[in-house]
Amino acid sequence: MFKAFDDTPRNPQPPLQLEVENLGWGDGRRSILSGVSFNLFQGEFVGLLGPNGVGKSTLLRCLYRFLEPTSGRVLLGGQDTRTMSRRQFARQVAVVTQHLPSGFSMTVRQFLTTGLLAHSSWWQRLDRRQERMQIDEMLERVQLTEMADRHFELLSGGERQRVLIARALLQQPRLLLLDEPTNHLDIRYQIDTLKLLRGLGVTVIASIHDLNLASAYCDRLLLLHQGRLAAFGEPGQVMTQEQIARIYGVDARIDPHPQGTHPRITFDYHNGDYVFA
Ligand SMILES: Nc1ncnc2c1ncn2[C@@H]1O[C@H](COP(=O)(O)OP(=O)(O)OP(=O)(O)O)[C@@H](O)[C@H]1O
Repeated sequence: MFKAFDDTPRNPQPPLQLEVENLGWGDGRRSILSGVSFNLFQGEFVGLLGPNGVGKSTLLRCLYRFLEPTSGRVLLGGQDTRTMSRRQFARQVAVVTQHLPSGFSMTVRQFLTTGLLAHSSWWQRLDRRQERMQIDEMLERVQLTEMADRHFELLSGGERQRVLIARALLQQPRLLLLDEPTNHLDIRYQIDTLKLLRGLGVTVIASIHDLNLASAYCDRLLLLHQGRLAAFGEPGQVMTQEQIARIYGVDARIDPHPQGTHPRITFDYHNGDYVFA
């Protein structure tokens, strides 16, 4: 058929990966989350922000099916996640929670091997040499090569956190959910972790408390307030003086970071309770 003009999109957007529709959760007595809706594209790195107790972990738990939402639904690649089998879901979604597992008498390498099982099983494992190569590559990416033969439970909190992220990445998920992945990490590893998460090409949602780091590394930010989505957009749209004052109750000045266009937030320590002698 003759076409009068070329209607193929000039800048095709990546496909939608995650659709969250009117999500809510409550414990039967009170509502913790309500009416949360947003869509994410494939490969976006999204920061989940909000004050303590606002519902960030609860939202992530609903997304990784630890909690059953009391309303709404979650679509991954167009499919309602409730209709997926456990295995189908585990092949697509990897999670790093705040709780560091203990009691593993495994070396880091053995622990990472379990991350490869999402796409195989003990009786159907990859070629051992290939498996070793994948793990070596990942250890290098998270700068833990020298820890490969150390026992997981003897690592520091920060080292364990990096191993957990490495294990989640070895699962090769479509969606990676992380609850405060920069907790326990010093500033260098916080930066390295966020850089790593940004460059994965996987859709990532990570709850982060540091507003400056989130603004510097995330493509978009989800800001929760009182169990609802207060703002969703690029860091410059979400991190405004009014929003920070309203949601965190802290005065801040905002200007473009000298190394880029993302916002730099400078907190006003001399106001209200934040007075130093
Ligand atoms: N299983 C549960 N049953 C009842 N209440 C819960 C449950 N899990 C969390 N809550 C409550 O829901 C609210 C939100 O908790 P959540 O852990 O999601 O907050 P958060 O934003 O992740 O906080 P933080 O930044 O402190 O980690 C809190 O008041 C918490 O006490």
